[in-house]
Amino acid sequence: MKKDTIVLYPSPGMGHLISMVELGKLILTHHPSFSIIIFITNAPYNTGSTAAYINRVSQTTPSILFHHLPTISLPLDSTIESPHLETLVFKLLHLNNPNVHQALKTISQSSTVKSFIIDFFCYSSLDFAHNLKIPTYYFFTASAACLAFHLYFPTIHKNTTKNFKNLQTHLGFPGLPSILASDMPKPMLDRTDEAYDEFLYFSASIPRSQGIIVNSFELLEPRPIKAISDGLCVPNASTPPVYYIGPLIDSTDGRKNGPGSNESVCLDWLDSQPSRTVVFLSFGSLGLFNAAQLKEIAVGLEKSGHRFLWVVRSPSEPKDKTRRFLAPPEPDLDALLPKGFLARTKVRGLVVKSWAPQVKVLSHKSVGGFVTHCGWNSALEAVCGGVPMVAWPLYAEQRMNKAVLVEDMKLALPMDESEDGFVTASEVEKRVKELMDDSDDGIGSLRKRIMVMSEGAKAAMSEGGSSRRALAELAESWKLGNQII
Ligand SMILES: O=c1ccn([C@@H]2O[C@H](COP(=O)(O)OP(=O)(O)O[C@H]3O[C@H](CO)[C@@H](O)[C@H](O)[C@H]3O)[C@@H](O)[C@H]2O)c(=O)[nH]1
Repeated sequence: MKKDTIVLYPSPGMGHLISMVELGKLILTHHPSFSIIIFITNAPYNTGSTAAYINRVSQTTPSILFHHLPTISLPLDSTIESPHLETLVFKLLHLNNPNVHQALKTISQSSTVKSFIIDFFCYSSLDFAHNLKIPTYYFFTASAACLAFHLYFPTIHKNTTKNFKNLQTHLGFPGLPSILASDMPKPMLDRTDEAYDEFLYFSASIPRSQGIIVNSFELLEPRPIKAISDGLCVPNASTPPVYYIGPLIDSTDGRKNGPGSNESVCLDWLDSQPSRTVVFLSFGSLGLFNAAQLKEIAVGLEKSGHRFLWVVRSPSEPKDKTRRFLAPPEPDLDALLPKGFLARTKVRGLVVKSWAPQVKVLSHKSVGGFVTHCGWNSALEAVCGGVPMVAWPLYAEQRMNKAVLVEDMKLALPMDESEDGFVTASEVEKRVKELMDDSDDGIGSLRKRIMVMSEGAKAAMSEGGSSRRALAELAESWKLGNQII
């Protein structure tokens, strides 16, 4: 008899890979009759240290099979017209289609592919998977709020002919706080950009999927979840079933998945700090600042007087267009940070180069606050660790996440920036002080709310919890052999 198999197809970036791998582990743990195959695409751009991560998972979870697709040639200057990494990602994944098609056909000869689960960047594989009669689901690595945004985006697109970057208005999306048009994901601000069309096609394709699996949980996002289930986000068609199965955060043991990883350096240092006194600053797998902004953060941190653990990367160097999507070199901290900063803050601060073991840091008892770029994995990791945040969005959908985290969920304080995006040292100092001050009215109530969410996350993932029930429902539909929509 053929083995029942679930094939997962992530986009190559770290922020999209980790939760997809966790989804595979979750399915195996609770429904071990399935086998799991994960397609891996080699990318010519910076994916945030995924190779070492994949090695680590292969060693610790051999039951998950990684299927490495043939390497595709994609010159980095092929997106010279569009400044966005997202354009390159879509291009790569379109070129991948023949390989993916072939791999699915080959796997189908020896297994029954019960479900093909794709990242949103892989939307162009939806149609040929349908033709192969394989039920195809989206795995949404971002929030339910972001899903509501994408489901409704084709409607917003139809209602205006203007470029969103020129609109000084707030836009109404069902289930979301009002979003300033210019706070939409950057590649979606300009209708003439290739990436705009790609996001529009993706958004329009979601209702054609068999279902949507979301890395979130009911208690965290009741408003967008209700708007989606009431059908408000897809006004003229039906919304496929949505399964909120999260929070899925990295559970790989003893991982060393970054350049140098810094695992024991960070954790040993945190062990020696008092409870909840350290503010952690980390900006996702790809976040970069320019040299002036790095210095300004350092000044603000020093003036705050608080203990800190800060992940610093080399500044972005946008001059050479073909290098802008590559990983930056290791930073030279002495040259980048203000003169004498490292020596002066040595007793209460730790600066690490490029990467920290973030999940472990956020679950460490010494960490009391998190300055984050608002990537969804980072937000979920903070929720699970019960760590309140300061929201400092940098790229992708992070400005929207900031609005949701600050205004709707009330789990984060805003980091205010000037019009050109620069954040002053005094703003950094003020927000770090606010975050680390434990009064009962301000940050105290924010801290209480995030502790409630942290407990809620555990409950959702435990026996009988909302996320476990959603996963069981999904697995049951695979076992019964669902009809292709
Ligand atoms: O020093 C570091 C930096 C990052 N991470 C991990 O890397 C992941 C980063 O994910 P995320 O916080 O979501 O940020 P991005 O890497 O920027 O993720 C992309 O994908 C997310 C999910 O779709 C989106 O929400 C983001 O906006 C998008 O940029 C997290 O698991 C972090 O724990 C580390 O372990 N150490």
